[in-house]
Amino acid sequence: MGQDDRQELDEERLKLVLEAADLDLWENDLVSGEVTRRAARVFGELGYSGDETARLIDDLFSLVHPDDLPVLKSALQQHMEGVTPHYRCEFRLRTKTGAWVWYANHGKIVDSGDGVRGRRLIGVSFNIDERKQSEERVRDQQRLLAESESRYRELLSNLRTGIVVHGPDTSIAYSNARAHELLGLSEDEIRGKLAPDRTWRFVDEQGAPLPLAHYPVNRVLASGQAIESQVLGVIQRGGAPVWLLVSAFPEFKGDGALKQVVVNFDDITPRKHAEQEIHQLAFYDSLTGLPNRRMLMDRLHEALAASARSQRYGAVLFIDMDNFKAINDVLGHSVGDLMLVEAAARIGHCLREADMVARLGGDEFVVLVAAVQGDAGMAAQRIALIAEKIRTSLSAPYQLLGHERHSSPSIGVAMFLGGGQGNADTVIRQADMAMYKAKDAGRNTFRFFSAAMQLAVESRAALEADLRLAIGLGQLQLHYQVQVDARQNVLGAEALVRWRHPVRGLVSPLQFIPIAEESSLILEIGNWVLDTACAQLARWQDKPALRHLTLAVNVSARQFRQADFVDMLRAIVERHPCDVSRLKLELTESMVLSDVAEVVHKMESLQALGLSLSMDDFGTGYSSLAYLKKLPLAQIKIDQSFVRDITTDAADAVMVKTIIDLARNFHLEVIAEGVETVEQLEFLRAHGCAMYQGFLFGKPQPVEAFEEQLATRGAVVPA
Ligand SMILES: Nc1nc2c(ncn2[C@@H]2O[C@H](COP(=O)(O)O[C@H]3[C@@H](O)[C@H](n4cnc5c(=O)[nH]c(N)nc54)O[C@@H]3COP(=O)(O)O)[C@@H](O)[C@H]2O)c(=O)[nH]1
Repeated sequence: MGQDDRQELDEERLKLVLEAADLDLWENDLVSGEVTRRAARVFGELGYSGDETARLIDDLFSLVHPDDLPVLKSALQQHMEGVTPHYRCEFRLRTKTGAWVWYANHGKIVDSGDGVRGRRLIGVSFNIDERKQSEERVRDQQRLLAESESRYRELLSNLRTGIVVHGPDTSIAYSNARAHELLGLSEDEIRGKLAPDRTWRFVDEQGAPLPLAHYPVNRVLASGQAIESQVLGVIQRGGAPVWLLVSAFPEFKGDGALKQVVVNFDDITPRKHAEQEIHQLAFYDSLTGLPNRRMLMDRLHEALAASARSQRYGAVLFIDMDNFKAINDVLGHSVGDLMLVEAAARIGHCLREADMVARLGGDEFVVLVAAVQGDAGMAAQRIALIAEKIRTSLSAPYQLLGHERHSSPSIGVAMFLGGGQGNADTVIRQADMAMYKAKDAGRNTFRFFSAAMQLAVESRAALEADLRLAIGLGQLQLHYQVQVDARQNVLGAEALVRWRHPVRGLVSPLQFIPIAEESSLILEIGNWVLDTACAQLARWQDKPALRHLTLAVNVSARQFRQADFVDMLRAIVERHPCDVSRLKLELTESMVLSDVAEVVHKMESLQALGLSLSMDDFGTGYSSLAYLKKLPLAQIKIDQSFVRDITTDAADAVMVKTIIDLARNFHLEVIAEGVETVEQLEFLRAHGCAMYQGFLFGKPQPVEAFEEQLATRGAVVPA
């Protein structure tokens, strides 16, 4: 085989190899710059004809994508300069239709056959478009993945929910920004930590440390189940708990093994605080912070049940501060409040942790002593010691706003052993009654409840039940007691209610008015009295001999405090057209000592109806001249307790004279009640009191008897 034949064979072999490998061979003469072998296949793939290839071959760079051209030139240059052993480059070429197709060139400078070193650049081109496109697709997917991950992370870090992801060993693999905020720790302090090593601690809803086994992640690990809505508090660096509502769920791998536990939690601190506030308001007294009646009753029910089980005695101590009303009225409510706060603290210091003290309102406290050891006698002795301790403590002087104040308690004690339904109320009632016994015994002491007291309570309850029916059954009636002037001319009467009970007989208002005042019955009774009195005035209006009579009517504090009292009275006087100026309402001092401005406004509204106002029982309350000046009164009534001993007790005499002078100076009428003797009358007349009421002139009597008395009466003593 000749040289040419061998060359042809070599060429044929090379072609086969190139075709099999999808390669296109090219060759450039670097000296002449001539393309000595074209990559004809590449041009064919790009869609150029042979002629077009011939034209383009001298300007190959014009086919290269402008972005790839610098890369290509640099690769060439580096190889030419011997920096790289091979020339390798990837670039895009423009097809005839203007599209771009990726190619790779691998080449090398070789010596020419004629011995000129570095004369030729030989290389292959091959289509890498498919690879490039798949790389592009991968890159796109990676970019999309990265974008979605960053969006996801951003979402997690902006979430208002804290998220912590634990590995199966409880180590923390991920936590978002909100989790760091709520746990009060940085990411570094959290990441990788196992449950027992953590610097933060959880507490349960009651604020007690949460056992490790109850941590959400541990509960999920133990059960393999999700947990929902666990409320717990996290203590941030020893501060107040941040309250969290926590849910946690496990995630499993394809083979069923646990992959991770995701714990998420929301801050419910504001809700928890609101709940605590509601709880505080519902179960605690706002002034002293002590438990209130509701909480006391809950605890008392529990104590009764516990006592039934253990057969141990317990006790309720009902404490009422003596003369507290006077302190409040005279020194003001702020001083009264300070005293109550101080009293609450003192009682607390006298008790064991297991006992409790509650404030029922006003100056009433109740102590619950549970599970006292010993038999009845011994338990009573122990409870007596507690009562005495409290009494001594509350009787010590109080330093209030820089002044020393004094008070003392009256304490009623009711013991219990076990208890059925409704017993809590009974025990409290018994202690309350015993407290009244302590008051009756001179105050600043304590008394135990006894069976006799129980009887009294029951009969009082029966009386109240009967009283409820009294109006409907027409058992109430008004009696009239005459009021006269210095010449014993009849000026009018005071209307006084009577209860004629079919079995009990005539029940004194001294007996039933206080009961009515404690319940709301006084409102119904008071309205009935006013209505009946005005009806009577209207009837006297029609009788010339009686139309001048005035009629005084007692108004109780509760009645007067009704918001619609004035409207109600207006309706009554409209229902019974009468000369309203003949109607006189008797108020008491206690009614006018608080909220003076409001009281004055109400009194003026009543006056505007045309009636007049009298201050009953004057001198027995905490009268203040300042108040007296402000009140729109027409009259003051000297209490019968001063009149009784007016001729024998110098102090009472001075008191009565002072009241008469006071009335004169304030241009008020003054009437003395309880005048029973001529001596009393003489004294009053001599000192300028010109109006009287008392048995000396007539007892309260039914209207018929009263009218008859008026028709027949003469002066009791010469005028
Ligand atoms: N809210 C209302 N209270 C009322 C009403 N009716 C009566 N009452 C109050 O009940 C208390 C007892 O009243 P009563 O038993 O009727 O006693 C009155 C008189 O009978 C009594 N009095 C009058 N003169 C004398 C006397 O010379 N000696 C003497 N021992 N007692 C006498 O005084 C009572 C009148 O008191 P007062 O009202 O303060 O003028 C009593 O507090 C009544 O107020 C009612 O309808 N509503």
